[in-house]
Amino acid sequence: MKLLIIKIDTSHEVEDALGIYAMDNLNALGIESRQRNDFEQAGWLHDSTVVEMDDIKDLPKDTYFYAYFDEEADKDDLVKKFAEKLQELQGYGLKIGDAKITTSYIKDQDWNTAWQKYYHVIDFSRHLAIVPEWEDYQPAFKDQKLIKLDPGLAFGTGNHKTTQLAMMGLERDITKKPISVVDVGTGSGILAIAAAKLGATDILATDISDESMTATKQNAALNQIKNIRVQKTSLLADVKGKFDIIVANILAEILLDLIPQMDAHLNEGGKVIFSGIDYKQLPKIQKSLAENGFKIDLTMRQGRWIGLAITRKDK
Ligand SMILES: C[S@@+](CC[C@H](N)C(=O)[O-])C[C@H]1O[C@@H](n2cnc3c(N)ncnc32)[C@H](O)[C@@H]1O
Repeated sequence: MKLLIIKIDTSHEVEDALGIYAMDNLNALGIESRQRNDFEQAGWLHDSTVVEMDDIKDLPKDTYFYAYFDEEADKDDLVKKFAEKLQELQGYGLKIGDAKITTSYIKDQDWNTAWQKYYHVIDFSRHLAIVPEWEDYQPAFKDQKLIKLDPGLAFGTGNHKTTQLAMMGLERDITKKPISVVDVGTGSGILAIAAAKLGATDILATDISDESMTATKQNAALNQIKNIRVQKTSLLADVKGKFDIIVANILAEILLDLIPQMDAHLNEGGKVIFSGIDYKQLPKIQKSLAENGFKIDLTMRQGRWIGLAITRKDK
């Protein structure tokens, strides 16, 4: 199988928004970015080596954003949609750089290994580190838990700010055992696995994508976790049972559909963690939560992205 690559010469200010748009609206199979800043910092982050920027091939002025699609995807339509999205983001006052869009095709296999060089250990917190399957890592603390991960073609390497906000929420909210969790839109399974590592006892990971189901099963096995079940379904309408925690890192428009389904799937005293909300969408989410009997206990923010810790309103 071949893959269509759309490459955009752009600015880091729009990288996150392009990524979510590509995955959630255009059904991209994968995304990655190459930032000048990463190369400039590489030397002093690791061993103080001075990096000769002139020696680096294909160095972006600021950021190259790449999105990968099935070879059958409509190339011209995708280019048009990305161009429109860039204009929209510029309208919000964000820098979009040269905004030059180019396309090419590569073999699927090449891509699977090519992107691995940009993906490294994330020493996330006192409790968790995310470790790509092909890397070795010694925990920084004796009881730091490792999430071994090969995201494959699913979203969720741990690099994305929205994933990290949701993980912070899980660390905050998993405080007692036994605890059951449903991870809505699990992607690579990263949040389901984080929940298991933090002590959740019964976990359901759901997504609408086949790639996600495959990646989640593989990643659960890689981490020797047996208490994650998977279900291919949209949101919670067809999910059975109630949970102590609902976690969802999905775009705000989709969270708005999830909110009315939550009460029926949340145990007494249950908690909800949201991420993936662009700060401009927050008022809509706040309104819908309030209308559906929920309140926000904690608001977290990373750049444009908002994460929320939510409970039922007091009676
Ligand atoms: C931003 S990714 C999050 C992946 C992972 N949970 C993380 O935090 O890195 C959103 C995921 O939600 C899935 N998704 C989108 N719409 C959905 C829906 N209606 N029901 C369930 N999953 C959905 C996508 O396929 C994608 O895997």
